[in-house]
Amino acid sequence: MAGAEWESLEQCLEKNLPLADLREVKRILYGKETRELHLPSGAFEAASKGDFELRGYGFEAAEEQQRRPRIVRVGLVQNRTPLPTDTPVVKQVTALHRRIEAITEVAATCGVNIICFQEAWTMPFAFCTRERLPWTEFAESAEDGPTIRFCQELARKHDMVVVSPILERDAEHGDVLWNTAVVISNSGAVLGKTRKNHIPRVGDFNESTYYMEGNLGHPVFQTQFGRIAVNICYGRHHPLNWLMYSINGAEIIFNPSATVGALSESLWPIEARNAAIANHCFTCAINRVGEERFPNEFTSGDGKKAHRDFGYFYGSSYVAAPDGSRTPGLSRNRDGLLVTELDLNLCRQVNDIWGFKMTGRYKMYARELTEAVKPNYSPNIMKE
Ligand SMILES: NC(=O)NCCC(=O)O
Repeated sequence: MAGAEWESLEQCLEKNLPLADLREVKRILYGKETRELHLPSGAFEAASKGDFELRGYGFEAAEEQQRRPRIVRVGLVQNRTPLPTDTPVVKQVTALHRRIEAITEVAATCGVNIICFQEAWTMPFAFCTRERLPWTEFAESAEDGPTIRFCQELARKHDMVVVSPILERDAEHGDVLWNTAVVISNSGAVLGKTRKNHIPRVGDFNESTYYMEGNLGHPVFQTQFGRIAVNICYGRHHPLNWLMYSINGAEIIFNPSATVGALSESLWPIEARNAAIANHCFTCAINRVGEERFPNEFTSGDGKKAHRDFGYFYGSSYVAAPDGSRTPGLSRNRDGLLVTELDLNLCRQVNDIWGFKMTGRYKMYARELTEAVKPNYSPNIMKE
C-alpha cells in the first residue's frame, strides 16, 4: 500500500490521462465540476512558507427569486503531529496549537467562516496502544480546557466558528473520557459539544478502551453561518448517524477523522459523499496525515505482528455537496487547508428535485426498527 510517496488519486489521473478522458473520468467520479476559488496570493505565500497545501473550490447553486444566496466558506484542516509521540505531553499540545494557529491565520485571510480540525487534533492517535499514561493526559475539559480557551481566542480574533475535536475529560461526571467535538461560535462563546456515537473495535482502532459511545444524541448547532453538526470519524460508516443530524436540520455535517489506508481508503471517497446525497446537505471529510510511531509495541488481535505504528494516515480531505459533486481531495502526504465556498440554498434546491426527505419512509422504518431491536424479534423472511 502506498505511503507518503503517492500524492493523490487526482494527481495520478491528471498525470496519466489524456485531457478528453480526464474530463469524462472526472465528470463520473466527481460530479459537476467545482469552480476554483481565487484566494489571496498572500495566503499562498504564507502556506508555502508554513509548508502546507492550500486549495480553494466553490460549489454553485441556482439563483432564487425569494431567497438571497447563503454563501459560507468552510475550512478543513489536515495535519501531521509535528513532534515525536514520546515528547512531553504539554510540548506536543503546544506545538499543535502553534501549527493550527498558523493555518487558521491563513484561513482567515481566505475568508473562512467555519473551520474544522481533525479528530482528536491535540494529540497523536494513541488509542491503538491501549496504554493509559501518558495518553490520557491529553484529555481536557470541553468547557474551559486550554484548547477550548485557545479556540475561543481564534474564534474571536477571526470572527470564525471553530469546530474543535478533542479528547474530553468530564471532571464533573466521574472524570470520564469522551471523544468529543466542541463547537465555538464566532463570538467566542462555546455553543456546545457533541460526542462520538460509534466507537470502533476494528484492527488497531481499539478506542473503546478509553471512552464509550457518546450519550448526547445528534445535536445541531445554529451558527451565524448556517446549521452545522459533527459526525466523528467511525460514525461515517453508519448511515442512520448522518440521517439523524440531517433530521435535526444540519446543513453542513463535518466528519473529523483519523483513519489509515489499509483499512478504509477505498471507502473514504464514497461515504461522506453518499451522506451528502442521501441527506441533501454538505459534508466535510477530514483525515490526518502521516505516520505516528509509539514508544511501545502493541498488537490488536488481528494476526499482525506486534508493531509500533498504525500505518499511513492518508489525508485526502474533501467536501461533498447535496447534488453529489465533490471537491478534489487535499493530498495524501501534506498538511493542508481546504477552503470551500458553499451556497446553502443548494440543500433545498436538491431536496426539491430528488425529494428524499419527502419520500423517506421514516415512520415505517421507526416502527420496524422498534420491533427489530426487541430481544424476541424474528426477522421478516418469507420461506417456501
Ligand atoms: N478514528 C476512527 O474512528 N477510526 C476508525 C477507522 C475508520 O473508521 O476508518
